[in-house]
Amino acid sequence: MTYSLTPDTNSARPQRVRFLRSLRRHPLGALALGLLLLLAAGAILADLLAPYDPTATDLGNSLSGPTGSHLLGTDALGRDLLSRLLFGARVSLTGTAQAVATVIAVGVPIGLLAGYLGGWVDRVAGGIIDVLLAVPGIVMLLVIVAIFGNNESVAMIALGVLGAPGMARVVRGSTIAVRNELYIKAARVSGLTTRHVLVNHVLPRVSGPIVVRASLFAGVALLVETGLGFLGFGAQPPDPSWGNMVADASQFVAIAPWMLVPSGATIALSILSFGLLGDAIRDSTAGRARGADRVRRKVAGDAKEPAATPAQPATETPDDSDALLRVRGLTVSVPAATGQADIISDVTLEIRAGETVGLVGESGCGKSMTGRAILGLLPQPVAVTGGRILFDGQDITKLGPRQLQRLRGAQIALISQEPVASLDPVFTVGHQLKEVLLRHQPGSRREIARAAVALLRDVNLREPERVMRSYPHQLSGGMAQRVAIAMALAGRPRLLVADEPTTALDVTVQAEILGLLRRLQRQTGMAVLIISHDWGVIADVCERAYVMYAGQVVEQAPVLDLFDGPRHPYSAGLLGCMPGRAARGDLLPAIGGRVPQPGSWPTGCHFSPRCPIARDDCTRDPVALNETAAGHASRCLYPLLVDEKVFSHDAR
Ligand SMILES: Nc1ncnc2c1ncn2[C@@H]1O[C@H](COP(=O)(O)OP(=O)(O)OP(=O)(O)O)[C@@H](O)[C@H]1O
Repeated sequence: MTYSLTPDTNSARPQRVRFLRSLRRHPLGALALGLLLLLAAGAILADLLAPYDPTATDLGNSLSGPTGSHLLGTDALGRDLLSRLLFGARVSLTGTAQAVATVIAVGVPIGLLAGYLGGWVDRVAGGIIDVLLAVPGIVMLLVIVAIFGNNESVAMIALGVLGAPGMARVVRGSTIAVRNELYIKAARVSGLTTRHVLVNHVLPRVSGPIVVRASLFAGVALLVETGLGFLGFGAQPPDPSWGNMVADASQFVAIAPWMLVPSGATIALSILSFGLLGDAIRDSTAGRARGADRVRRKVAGDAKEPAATPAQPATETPDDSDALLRVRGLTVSVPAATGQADIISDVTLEIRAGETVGLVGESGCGKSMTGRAILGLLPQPVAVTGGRILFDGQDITKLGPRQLQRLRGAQIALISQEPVASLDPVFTVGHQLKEVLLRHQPGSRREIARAAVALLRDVNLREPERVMRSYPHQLSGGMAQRVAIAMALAGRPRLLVADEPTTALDVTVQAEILGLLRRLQRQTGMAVLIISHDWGVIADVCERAYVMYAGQVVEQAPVLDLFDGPRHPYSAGLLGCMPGRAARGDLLPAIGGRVPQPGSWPTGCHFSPRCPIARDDCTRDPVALNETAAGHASRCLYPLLVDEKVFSHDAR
C-alpha cells in the first residue's frame, strides 16, 4: 500500500508566529517588512493603483513638483512619476527576486551537500566556490548584458550565480554545526535517507542564516539592478524602471532636483529595508538558538550520576557459531602525523540474538567508537582499517552507504545518552515518530498514527496522544529517552546499541529505563549492546560483559564471574572503585594515572604503566586475549595474581 502523509504543519506555524512576535521587539524590522510588502503590492497592483499611463507624455506639464493631480510630480516629458515608480517597481523587484531565487537555488544545495557529506564533495564544492569568488562580478555582468542584449533576467540570474558562493559558505558552516547534533545522527541511524534528513531536519535548522543572507543579498541585487538601469541596460525607454528613472532625473538635477527624490528615496529605503529585515531575522533566529542551547544545558545540568543496583544471575557464555553480531579483530584508526593512530585495536566480541551484552570501561577507552563502527557511523576521518563486523553473516565493513542505510534502523538501531538532543527540536514527537515508522512500514496515515501511539504506550508513556503533540523541549529527560527508545524500536531492529542510555538521567528514572529495556528485550527478543562506564547498569541488565581499556578488550566474562573474580587488573581496579564494594570507613581505592591517548599506547600490555602487578615481560610483546575459564578470557599474562585488592587508595 502506498500513500503519503500530509506534512505536520504544526511545526512550521509556531516558527512563523515566533518570528512575527519577535518583530514586535524590532519595530524597525517590522517597518522594513511593511514597506517592502507595500512596494511589492504596489508593483502587483500597478494597473489598478497608477493614476496615469506610465508612458503617457504631457509636455505642457513637465518637470513639475508634487501637485494635486501628480502627487510625486512629473518628469521632463510630463510623465507621472508615481505611475512610473509603481510600474518601475515591477522591473526592479522582479530582477531582485530573480537574483535572490538563483542565489538560494544554487548556493543552498551546494552548502548543504558540502557541509553534510564532507569529504570529496566538500572539496569539490570548495573548488567551485573559490573559482566563482575569483570572478570579477561587475565585469562579468557587463559582459553578460553585452552578449544577451538587454535581457535583464539573464544578468540578474548571473548575479545570483555569482552571489551563490557566499550563500554556500554560510549554509555549509551552519550545516556542519547541525550535522554533529545528536538528533541528526539519530535520524540517520533510524534509516532515513540523506535527502530526507537534509530536507526535513537540516534545512529547517539552517533556514535562519539562509533567510538573513538572502535578505542582505536582496539589497545588493536591487542596487545592481538599478545600477544596470541607470547605465541604460534592462527596461528601455519609455518603459520605466527605478534605475532609468534615476538616470532621467540626473540629467535635470540642476533645474529640477525634486525629480530625483521619488526614485532615489524608494531605492535607498528599499535597500535599507532589506538590511533591517535581515538584522531582525538574525536576532530572532539567534534568540531561538540560545533557547535551544538553554534546553540542552538544562538537560545536561540536571544529569546525575547513576547508582549501582544489584546484580542478576548470569547465563552461560554463548558460543560464536550462531551469534547475530560477530566482531573479529576490529581495528579503527585515525590519520596522524606519523601515519595513522589506532583508536581501537583487534577488538573481538559477539552477541547472540536475544542476548544483552555490556561494554564497559573508563572514558576514552574506545567503547563509543566500537558502537559507531557497528552502526557504520564512524566520524570522518576515522575509519575501519582492519578486521570484520559480521551482522547475521554479512560483513558491515564492506557495505556501501545505501546498504548501510537500509541496515540501520531496520536491523540495527541506536539510542544515545542525550535523548533530548537526539530529537529534532523543530518537529513534534508525533511527526518524528511517524516519519520513522513510515520509513519502515507502509500504511495509511491513520494506521501510522495509531502505530506511533501504540509504540509510545509500549514504552510506558502515559497520555501518548499528548506526547505526540509535544515538542522535544517539553519532555523531561526520562520521557525523551522513552521517545528515543520508541523511535529506535520503530523499525523492529534485531540489535539495539544503547550508548550510555541512562547517564543523563537521575537515579529513579535510570532504574525505570533499565527496567523498560529489560522488558522490551524480553518481548521482542532483540539483542542489546549496552555501552556504559557504570558497573551498576551492566550488572542490572547484562548477561555478559566486555571490559575495554585503551582500544582493546582486556577481559570478557559472564557478569557474575566478572564481579566474583575479575581476571584482569584493570577490571579489578574498576570494580574496586565502586562505592558499594569498599569496606565501611575505608577510603575508596583508585587506579592511578590516565588512559593513554591513541598513538601513545605502550608496547606490550596497554595497562602495564598503571598496573601494580606488572612485570618486565608485560612491556615486551603484545598480550593476547586468553581463556582463563569457560567463557572467561583475559588479556593479562598473570591473571591468577589478580584480585580486587591490587589497588589501594594510595595509588592516587
Ligand atoms: N572524531 C574523532 N577523531 C579522532 N579521535 C577521536 C574522535 N572521537 C573520539 N576519538 C578518540 O577515540 C578514543 C576513543 O573514544 P570513544 O568515544 O570511543 O571513548 P569512550 O570509551 O566511548 O569514552 P566516552 O565514554 O567518554 O565516550 C578517544 O581517545 C578519543 O580521543
